[in-house]
Parts: sequence; structure tokens; C-alpha cells
Amino acid sequence: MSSFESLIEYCKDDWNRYIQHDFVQQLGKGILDKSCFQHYLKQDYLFLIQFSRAWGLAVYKSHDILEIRQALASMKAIVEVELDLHVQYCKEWGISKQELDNLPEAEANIAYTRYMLDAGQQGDLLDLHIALAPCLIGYGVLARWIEQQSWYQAHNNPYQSWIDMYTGDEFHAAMQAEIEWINQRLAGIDSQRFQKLAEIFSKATQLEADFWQMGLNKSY
Ligand SMILES: Cc1ncc(C[n+]2csc(CCO)c2C)c(N)n1
Repeated sequence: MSSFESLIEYCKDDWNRYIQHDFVQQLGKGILDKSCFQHYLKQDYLFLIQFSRAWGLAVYKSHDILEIRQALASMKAIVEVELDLHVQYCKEWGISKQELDNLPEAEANIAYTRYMLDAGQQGDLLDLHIALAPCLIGYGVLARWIEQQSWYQAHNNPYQSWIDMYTGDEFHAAMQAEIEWINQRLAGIDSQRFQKLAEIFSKATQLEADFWQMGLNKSY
């Protein structure tokens, strides 16, 4: 029977390259160059805007009012809460709203977000959720992975509040709900359908790793 775990298993190496990326390790060690983190934060503002469009697409791709309400709630959370929090957090890192509003979108950002939207547009609601899964679930996995490492710098780590956000119970409850949503729909699929979904999942996972690399390279 297919499950979220079998998607990870399908692309184990890509998954580990994403979860254990140099950016993630340097962040956990507290040694990540501040300018790399700032570049990442700035691009992440643009990422979140595209991500809210993906939930809009999920509303459109829904089959019933329950699915519409779930997608709408996720979209509202980003548009009405998370983007404001992100702007606030950027301010703490010396990045103004003005700067955020005038940013060019980095190529790795365009590649990833437009890939997600296209996977959802070509496919159905499940294809879309699978394209979003490395984002929705991966951050919780990698934050807890950081905490388990011997090199983890828990004291005076400038990135501690970022790590805390993704190790917290609230985030993990939402992540668990997403895993269950996916598992319910993967349970009955045939191998051909699994293959297609696994390819979407692998690609989105690779694009997440590229997003970290963009942060390290400070590239556009
Ligand atoms: C490149 C990139 N990938 C994943 C996330 C994490 N993330 C973005 S939206 C969301 C769901 C909550 O609205 C989560 C977990 C990020 N910030 N940036």
C-alpha cells in the first residue's frame, strides 16, 4: 500500500540532499552567513506569495465544500497571518517592507513555485498536494533532524527562533494532518498513479534543495 513514506523512499537521496543540505547544517550550527539567510528570507517572501496562489488553485481543484474550506483556510493563513509575520521577521533581520516589495524573483524561486502551480494545473488536487508536500512536511522533518545532531548549536544560535517555529507542536500537528490527508488518498492508487506522483514529489524535493543552494550562493 502506498503512503507518504513510500514517496520519501522513492527519492531517498534527493530527500536527504534537501533535509540535510549545507544551508540547513550551517543554520543548525549557527554559522550560516547572515547575508545568505537574509537572501533566503527575502526570496521566501516571494515564495509565500506564490504559495498562496497554490492554495487558491487547490480551492479551484476541490471536489466538495470540505476540501474547499480546507484549502481556503490554508490560503487565509498565509495571506492574513504568515506573510505579516514574515515581514515582521524580515524587519528583525534588517530587511524593510520596501525592499521586499521591490525584489527580483530568483530563478530557483521561479522554477520551484511555477513547477508546483503547473503540477496542480495539469493534474488534480492530489497531484497539487504532492507538489506542495516537500514544503509542507519537509521543514518540520529537517528542523527536528537539526535538533538531533551532535553539532546542533542550541545556545546563542542566531537562527534559533527559525528552528523553533518548525519544531513546535503546532506546526507538527498541521504537518501530521497533511500526512494523513495524503495517506488516505495514496492508499488505493495503482502503481502507474504512484509513479506519476512520485516523480512530482522527487522534482519538488530537488527544487527545495535548489532553493537552499540559492540562499548559499545568494543567486538570482
Ligand atoms: C522554500 C520554502 N519551502 C518551504 C517553506 C515552509 N512553508 C512555507 S508555507 C508553509 C505552510 C504554512 O503556511 C510552510 C511549512 C518555506 N517557507 N520556504
